[in-house]
Amino acid sequence: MFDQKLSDKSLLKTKGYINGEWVSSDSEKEFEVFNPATGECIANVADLGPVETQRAIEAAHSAMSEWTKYTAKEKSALLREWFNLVMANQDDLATIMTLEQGKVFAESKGEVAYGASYIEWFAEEAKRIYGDILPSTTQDRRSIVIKQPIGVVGAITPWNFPIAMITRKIAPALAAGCSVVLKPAAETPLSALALAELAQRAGIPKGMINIVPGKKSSEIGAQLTDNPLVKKVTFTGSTRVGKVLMAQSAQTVKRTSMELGGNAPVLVFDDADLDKAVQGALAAKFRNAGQTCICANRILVQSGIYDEFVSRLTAKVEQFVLGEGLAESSTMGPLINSNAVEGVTDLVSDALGKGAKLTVGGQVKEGAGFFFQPTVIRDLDQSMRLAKEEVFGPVAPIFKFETEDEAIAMANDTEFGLAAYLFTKDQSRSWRVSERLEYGMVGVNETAISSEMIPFGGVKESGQGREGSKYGLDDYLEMKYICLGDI
Ligand SMILES: NC(=O)c1ccc[n+]([C@@H]2O[C@H](COP(=O)([O-])OP(=O)(O)OC[C@H]3O[C@@H](n4cnc5c(N)ncnc54)[C@H](O)[C@@H]3O)[C@@H](O)[C@H]2O)c1
Ligand SMILES: O=C[C@H](O)CS(=O)(=O)O
Repeated sequence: MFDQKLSDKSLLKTKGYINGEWVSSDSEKEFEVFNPATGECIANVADLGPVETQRAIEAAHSAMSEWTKYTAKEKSALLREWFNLVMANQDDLATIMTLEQGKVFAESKGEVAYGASYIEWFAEEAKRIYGDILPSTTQDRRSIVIKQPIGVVGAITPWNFPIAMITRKIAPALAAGCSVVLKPAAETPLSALALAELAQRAGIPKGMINIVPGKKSSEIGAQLTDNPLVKKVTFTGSTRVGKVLMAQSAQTVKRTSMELGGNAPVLVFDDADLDKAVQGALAAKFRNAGQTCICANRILVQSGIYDEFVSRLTAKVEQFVLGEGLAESSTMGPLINSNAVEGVTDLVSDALGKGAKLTVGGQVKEGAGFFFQPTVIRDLDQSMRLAKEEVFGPVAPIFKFETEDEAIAMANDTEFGLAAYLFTKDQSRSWRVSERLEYGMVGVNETAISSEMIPFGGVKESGQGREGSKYGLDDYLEMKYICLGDI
């Protein structure tokens, strides 16, 4: 068992976490968790289903009455202690993450700190939930607004950021006063369960956090969307699944927040600082082996610098070292599974079959695990699938444009609207283009745009709502107007 690699072996949890108890599935069934770098099974985890999920929802509902007795300061202190414990166990959490998700250890450590920053941020925001006193229409009335927790939250998260996508939901929910039932991705349940263990150690009361690992995603999800005790569904994942969950949630008019798919363009203009643009595109494209929602999915380069940009990016990409994430020499890990490798291979084949040219990579790495070579493709056109589809892999397609208007039209020609980036030294252009890009987040001469302090989210079919920042609590609060008469 890989717990030999952990300093604290008790962080390796393989049962569900309901009402403060570690539980097996009713059927005693388990599912396998694999190391994507080797294809080997690293753990067997309890395979919970809709019945266990219903029990978790009922426990979450009961726990809220207890949590409302805690003052904002008491909630804040408990969240802060959870943050402290996550950071104190950063290496073990990163080891667990690398083994179940594949990202290189340095990226896993970074994600643990990033995920912890949401807990820290909302420990502080918990003390800043304010109401309003409004002007009254008559002398004998007073109009006030108070903010109250929306209620039990159903949360479903993806495998690509097994800690940060979870704390980005649970931390604001707890700060707002809501309890949570979370279904993590079946590929990466161990990180979620370790987080729950540390939350329990921090003193967060039983029933406030419930983790339901299971392979029966649609059945667990249906319980979360259909059960009237659940007042909000928050989802991070593909747009396809997000639409299913929004439709299911409509039956009980649940509030939803959706962090969905992306198709981020990077616009590089002739006047850009080329080294900064190459470095920014490299980081945005190849972080987590290209498996992030805000990855540079299309790189659009103005014709005057196109060949030089391709040459410089190719030289950087040739330096990646593919390998198992715990190996110090590795700078890029595998994709999550064989389906992901197949999907990336198909996208590359489509482009090459229609006339695009490889400058580096383009092949599956032979041997164990699910590795795809870091790849750069040039001379693409809009007929190719890479112009429209989210790659979710280490492939950098570089398109050419002539004018600013053409670049903006290409960038906006997608149903997605999560993140976009542009590189130019022209301040007027940076304003003009940022305002015309149909995206929730825009990086100007910068692609490392994420933090706990910014409103993360998209428009169009990339989702609704924002996570993090001073806006992040809104998705977990209801506003109540109280009219005080007979004053
Ligand atoms: N916007 C963001 O912040 C963000 C962050 C990370 C990933 N993503 C997106 O997620 C996608 C990749 O992640 P993925 O492959 O895990 O996505 P996915 O939609 O396949 O799965 C996400 C989660 O939903 C669950 N799920 C799948 N079908 C379900 C159903 N019918 N009912 C209930 N739950 C169901 C999965 O088990 C998993 O836990 C990409 O499109 C990526 O852009 C977006
Ligand atoms: O994959 C989606 C993540 O939200 C990206 S980030 O780590 O928040 O930038």
